[in-house]
Amino acid sequence: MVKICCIGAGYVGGPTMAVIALKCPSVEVAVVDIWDKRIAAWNSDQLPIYEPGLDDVVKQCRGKNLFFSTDVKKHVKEADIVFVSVNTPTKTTGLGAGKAADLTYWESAARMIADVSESSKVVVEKSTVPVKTAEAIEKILSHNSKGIKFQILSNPEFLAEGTAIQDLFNPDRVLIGGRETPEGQEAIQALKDVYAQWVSEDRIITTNLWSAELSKLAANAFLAQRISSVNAMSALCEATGANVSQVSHAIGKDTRIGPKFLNTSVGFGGSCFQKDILNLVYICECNGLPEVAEYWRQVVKINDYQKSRFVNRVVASMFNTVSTKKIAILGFAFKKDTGDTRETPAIDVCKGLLVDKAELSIYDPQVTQDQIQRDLTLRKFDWDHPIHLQPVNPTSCFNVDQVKVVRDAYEATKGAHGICILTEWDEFKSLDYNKIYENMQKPAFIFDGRYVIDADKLREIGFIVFSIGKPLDAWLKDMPAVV
Ligand SMILES: NC(=O)C1=CN([C@@H]2O[C@H](COP(=O)(O)OP(=O)(O)OC[C@H]3O[C@@H](n4cnc5c(N)ncnc54)[C@H](O)[C@@H]3O)[C@@H](O)[C@H]2O)C=CC1
Ligand SMILES: O=C(O)[C@H]1O[C@H](OP(=O)(O)OP(=O)(O)OC[C@H]2O[C@@H](n3ccc(=O)[nH]c3=O)[C@H](O)[C@@H]2O)[C@H](O)[C@@H](O)[C@@H]1O
Repeated sequence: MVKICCIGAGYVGGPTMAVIALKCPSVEVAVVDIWDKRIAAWNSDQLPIYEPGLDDVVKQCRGKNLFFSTDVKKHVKEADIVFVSVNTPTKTTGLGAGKAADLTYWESAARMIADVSESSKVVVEKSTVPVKTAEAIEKILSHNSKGIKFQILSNPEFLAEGTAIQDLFNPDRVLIGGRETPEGQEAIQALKDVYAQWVSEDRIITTNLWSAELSKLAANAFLAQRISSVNAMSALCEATGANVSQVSHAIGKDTRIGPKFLNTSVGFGGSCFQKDILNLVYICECNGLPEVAEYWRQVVKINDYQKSRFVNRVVASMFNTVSTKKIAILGFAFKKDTGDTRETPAIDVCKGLLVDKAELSIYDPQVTQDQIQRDLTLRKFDWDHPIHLQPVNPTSCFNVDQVKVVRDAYEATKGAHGICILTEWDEFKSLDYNKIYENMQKPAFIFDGRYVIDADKLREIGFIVFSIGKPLDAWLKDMPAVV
């Protein structure tokens, strides 16, 4: 029986391994982590991450050929294939701070593999890493004194949160990069055999190591670039009276452009787009390519611009101040169908409003009060360190009394001057906006950062509506977009 061990039981390690276990009953899969509470949650009825369909997959295999454990060394030692799916956040200090990937967790995992292994293994980079990381990992692994041979593969993950199970069941492609030696090709074949249990051959792409590593960074950069492009257009639409949805629809009909990833928003979030682009920028700079670095940096700059543009709209519309005004924040996760808040645009929008002394009443169906409070006090880039490794930041940009986390949208909006919709949860589409309007201060404002509401209907009710990239209300027309 082939034994697989995955180091890192997070958003990628957990779902990916659960699906491998489900699709390959003859493979034994152990997912290991140093974070004991997370492993305990994987072994309970309350899984540590919210992902549609995940419970079902885990229930079918856990205890049969899928195991979650904190005994990292034992499972690594026994495995034939070791996936490494630890976090690779942006460095917060030292060389490359604010851009380069922090490979501390990866390096410590590699050293541990070298220390405990007693037999040859295939080591798979599942985490997103800078191009050429495999070279460094090879050096660490080959410095064991036991003569054990390791083959490194790059097998980046392309799942998106909220649709992870669907993406894993039916991936657009599986990418495997390896050394172009007979041993490297043998390792590629061993991993191919695993995926081939449910993914058709034509969707399994094999490349050299560096192409696979770079393709992952490139894919995220291209996806994020589309969002920044459409968000840049949204600003121009507001200035000219064009409607960004109509523009997206019109350009997306061109088969060379395609319709996906053209939804304008308050900004992209998530643990990876910004991190991976900044990492790409750093790699370009290190390779003496400042123009290329600047090109990609602009994608992040537009994203920051979109978030601050949104905050400025809110403040400018509400008579240039939100001081002591109650603002309801509907949605805090970085997208619907996940409880993940890493790099969610809600953090920057909330911080912007708090600096202007707003009083926030926040509701998200999947994010806990603890998580929201922690996110609003964290320093930038510390968000991607697992909670048990997060540094504590004693200074905060707001007073705790300014933020309340509540249990539903009606409570959040009661007595509020304005509403900001920051995540596109389906339930926000079917709220009773007549009731909400009655219970708000007047004039009642709504700022839709996600195209959740029917703006015309809400205007009929009496709301002053701002919907990103859409023709502006008469009220908003003369307000400056950026204060
Ligand atoms: N979140 C996502 O949707 C996607 C993430 N990725 C990439 O996958 C990697 C992992 O991402 P996530 O799963 O979101 O991270 P995560 O933070 O949810 O999980 C990483 C886990 O690794 C554990 N860990 C760290 N060092 C360890 C060690 N030495 N031994 C054992 N466990 C250790 C941490 O405790 C944590 O539970 C990152 O490189 C990310 O860029 C790639 C595609 C999608
Ligand atoms: O490397 C990763 O971590 C993953 O990053 C993204 O997945 P994810 O961040 O989970 O979710 P997306 O659906 O890509 O959304 C990212 C952000 O962009 C925003 N978005 C997305 C699409 C769009 O048209 N407009 C838009 O603003 C979303 O609301 C969200 O805030 C990629 O889609 C995955 O392929 C990749 O594996």
